Amino acid sequence: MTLLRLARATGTVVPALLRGGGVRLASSKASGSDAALEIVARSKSFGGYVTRYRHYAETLKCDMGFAVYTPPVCETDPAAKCPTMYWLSGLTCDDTNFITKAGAQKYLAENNLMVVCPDTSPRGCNLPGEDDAYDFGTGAGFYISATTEHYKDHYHMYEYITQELPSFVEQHLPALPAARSILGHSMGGLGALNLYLKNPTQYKTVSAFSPICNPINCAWGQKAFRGYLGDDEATWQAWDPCMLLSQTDLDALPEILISQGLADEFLESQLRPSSLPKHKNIRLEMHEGYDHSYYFIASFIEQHIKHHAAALTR
Ligand SMILES: N[C@@H](CCC(=O)N[C@@H](CSC=O)C(=O)NCC(=O)O)C(=O)O
Repeated sequence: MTLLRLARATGTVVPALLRGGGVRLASSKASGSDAALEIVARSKSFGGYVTRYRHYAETLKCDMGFAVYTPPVCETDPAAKCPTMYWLSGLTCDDTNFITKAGAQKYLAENNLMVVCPDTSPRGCNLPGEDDAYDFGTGAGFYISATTEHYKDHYHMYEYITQELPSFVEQHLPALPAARSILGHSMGGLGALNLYLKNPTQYKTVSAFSPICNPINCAWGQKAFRGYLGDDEATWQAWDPCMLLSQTDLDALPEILISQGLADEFLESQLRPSSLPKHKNIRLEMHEGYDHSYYFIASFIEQHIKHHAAALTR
């Protein structure tokens, strides 16, 4: 039994223990944003806590894990609430890749920022074809809202990330409600750009590492969109950052930071940053020698966190 469940079951809630990981135990109701929040694992890091949580996601109709870093201020000041970055990972990832590989905790601690790292797809739904490939189904939710027969009941990562998860986080964890930003890698970079461009008032800023920039014109995107949205390619355009940017007043955009490695094995075949519009507010930085891995992300995460901190604490 987890600490939180144990505390609830026995009625022995110890505020100092619950503060570790930033949990604000609000309720034991069983539905919506009041649903149970289970602590799976927790470790101290740079004075704050990395915590893995598990909850039931109404929008996805399954249990989901997510990882959070809460900075030291959440330990020293029980009333503290922090701005929150939402990190979206790429194909084959779950909620653990960023928090274990990116080396972000030091910079999050220095900037008093939380990060929330959701999983990349619904899990364990046993849908046809869901586990057949690394680039579709489990681990490959593409942060969209599926409409096809097999996937429409569960694959709603768009609603989960933009609505259910932040409501849940802001109810249970020390997250400042009107201070969210979003970033991600590869499929998650695509998700971050799409979610920001579709909800520009919900996020203070956006950035991406090696995003899939033009999914309607690459194999990863076409496969996912056909499976989740169907054969009508016109419906795919609503989930393509290049198409969304073509309908956006670029002069009114805050600066979007995009980092891309020049030795990335997927650069031309899948990512295609050259398809992005050229504009001063789309800051595309190409880095010699870096590949598609988390070694690249770890090398530039400080810059991205400073980009987010500037917008979130303005
Ligand atoms: N065939 C490869 C592809 C998987 C891969 O490279 N995944 C990337 C994201 S790719 C775009 O969304 C990733 O982040 N992997 C996890 C990691 O920790 O590096 C394969 O299956 O390896």
